[in-house]
Amino acid sequence: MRFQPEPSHAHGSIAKTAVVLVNLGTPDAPTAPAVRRYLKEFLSDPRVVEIPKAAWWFILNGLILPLRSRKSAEKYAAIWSRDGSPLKVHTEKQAILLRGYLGERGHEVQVVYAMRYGNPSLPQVLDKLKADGCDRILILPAYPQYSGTTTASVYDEVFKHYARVRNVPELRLVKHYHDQESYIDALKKSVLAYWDMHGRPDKLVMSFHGVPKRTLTLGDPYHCECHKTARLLAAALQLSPEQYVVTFQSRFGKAEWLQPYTAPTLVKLAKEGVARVDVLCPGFPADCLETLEEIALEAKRDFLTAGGKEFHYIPCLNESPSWIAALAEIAEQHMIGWPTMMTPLGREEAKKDAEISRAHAASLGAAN
Ligand SMILES: C=CC1=C(C)c2cc3[nH]c(cc4nc(cc5[nH]c(cc1n2)c(C)c5CCC(=O)O)C(CCC(=O)O)=C4C)c(C)c3C=C
Ligand SMILES: [Fe+2]
Ligand SMILES: [Fe+2]
Repeated sequence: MRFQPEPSHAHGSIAKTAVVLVNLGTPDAPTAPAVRRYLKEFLSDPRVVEIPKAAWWFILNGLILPLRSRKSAEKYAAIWSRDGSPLKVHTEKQAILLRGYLGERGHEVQVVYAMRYGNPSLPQVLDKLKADGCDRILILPAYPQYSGTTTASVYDEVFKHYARVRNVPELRLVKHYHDQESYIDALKKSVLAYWDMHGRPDKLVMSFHGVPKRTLTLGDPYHCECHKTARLLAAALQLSPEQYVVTFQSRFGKAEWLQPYTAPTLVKLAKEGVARVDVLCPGFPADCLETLEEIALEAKRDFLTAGGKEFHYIPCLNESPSWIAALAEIAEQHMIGWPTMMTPLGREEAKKDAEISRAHAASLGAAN
């Protein structure tokens, strides 16, 4: 059958609204087979690797997966928490807290999370929302800066899913929020709170995930959006251009990616006599392999080995209250016109729910 079977239409049923927080995804376990499954799905996405399909199939299956899965699994093992992958733990907590926060503001909405690769998958989550009677869906990618490699890939998966559905819900998609005041403010608060506790660095390094340089030449706005986030944050922190630098991390393969690269920049700073650097990753709303391993462990080692004296990693926004408030603001702006407001009685219940949400998020334990 071309289209999935529909539940029989219930006359007079009230349509529900859902917000789906979508993050990249992560392996189910820090083992070579689980990492291989995850990498295969991730790196087979033509949005992520733009190499002709047949040639890439041989490189991926013959070289990358056999070589990278075990190495990557070791890295995941170094950052894995009692409750699982940090990326998943933080994303789940963010969704729980966002639901409580929106409820306190009077919105009757479901908030769930999904992963673009791995579990819980977008198709699974969208099917469940349909079964629950959600007929208005807001897709909120956990990528503040738009990139064809990430945000557009989430859109692809959503469209692919609904291409098999007869009764498609009303759909809205968030594109980006790299310059949203509340997001910049959440970053600013997290940096200032860190500096209040640990003092200030000689240089603040703002490290974003890299993408191939070619995507910039071909019109992807990602590079410009990262620089805009950095410029707005620097202004909010009253930093002069000499006090911070924007870098790009996680280069993959041999082609040129966006420059300057994070690790070589840190080595250069150490050699120039910069004693203390603080590294912040503003493009990652949740701590993950790329921040906890690549930056907080590997980049730290590189900086100290090159003669640097003090390296500080400033954690991602994770569950910080101002970040949850920013997410709620972004969701509210995109739900305008949808009838989500509760009755006064519903509001009282929502306040109790928000308390339960906070207790639930706390009970999920430390992410790392
Ligand atoms: C191969 C090309 C890749 C592109 C392009 C890319 C873009 C990109 N990625 C993120 C966010 C994350 N990436 C993460 C891990 C990760 N990324 C790549 C490759 C590309 N990313 C790989 C192969 C991996 C897996 C780890 C490894 O083997 O090195 C993660 C962390 C996931 C986790 O489980 O913790 C995030 C988050 C962005 C934002 C982005 C483009 C803007
Ligand atoms: Fe990545
Ligand atoms: Fe640019």
